[in-house]
Amino acid sequence: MIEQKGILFILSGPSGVGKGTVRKALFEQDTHLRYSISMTTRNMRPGEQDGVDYFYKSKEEFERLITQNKLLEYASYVDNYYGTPRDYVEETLEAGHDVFLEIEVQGALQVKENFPQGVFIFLIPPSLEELKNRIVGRGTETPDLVKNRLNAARDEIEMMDAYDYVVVNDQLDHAVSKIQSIVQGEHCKRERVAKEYKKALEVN
Ligand SMILES: Nc1ncnc2c1ncn2[C@@H]1O[C@H](COP(=O)(O)OP(=O)(O)OP(=O)(O)O)[C@@H](O)[C@H]1O
Ligand SMILES: Nc1nc2c(ncn2[C@@H]2O[C@H](COP(=O)(O)O)[C@@H](O)[C@H]2O)c(=O)[nH]1
Repeated sequence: MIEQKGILFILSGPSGVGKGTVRKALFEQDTHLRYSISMTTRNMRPGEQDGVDYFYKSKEEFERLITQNKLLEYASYVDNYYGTPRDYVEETLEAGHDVFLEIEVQGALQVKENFPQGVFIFLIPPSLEELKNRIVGRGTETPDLVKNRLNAARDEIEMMDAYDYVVVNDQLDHAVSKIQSIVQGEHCKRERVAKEYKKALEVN
């Protein structure tokens, strides 16, 4: 288990449920969280920026990062690689900042092995029909890719028991305030506060 000074928050949920939308709204309210920008081999969507939405890599570059142990976790999801840069997360936590990951389920399970003290949040849609409406409505995937993502969604939703919290993304502002409450609540957990408090008492 890796000791951490900041808190690691992990948000997962099926493609199209609204993870990115919720995370962006959360970050507008909560400026102390640090977002870990992932790496991916998928093509950039219109409007996305390298270094903002993702670090876009070729398959060869990504596989080199895997062999160099530069990724905290990675997964192959619907024919592309996605992964979390290890150095950014470990250094940011070590500096005492909270880090927020937005990743799919296979990757979250890998993170749990090394960071069992992380806070794992699963976002679910109000219904599978609404999930389909959201992915189709976003207009970023071909019909075949929509189908593949919806197939993956069924397996992903079955994994929600591995998470500490489950939040329904029905109305956006409700989902955001629930996640905001989880973040704030984690800061008040006895073991975290006591650890910091005892450290301060030792110094004084
Ligand atoms: N609460 C909500 N109500 C209605 N629509 C929503 C809600 N949250 C998100 N959406 C819409 O659903 C679509 C998918 O959202 P978003 O891209 O944030 O999903 P995601 O989970 O990050 O997807 P992916 O995993 O594929 O990146 C977007 O068009 C977004 O505007
Ligand atoms: N295991 C990881 N999954 C990640 C990471 N970054 C994003 N994701 C997830 O991939 C799917 C597809 O994303 P999209 O941008 O192509 O729609 C989605 O569930 C993301 O949350 C990562 O670093 N590791």
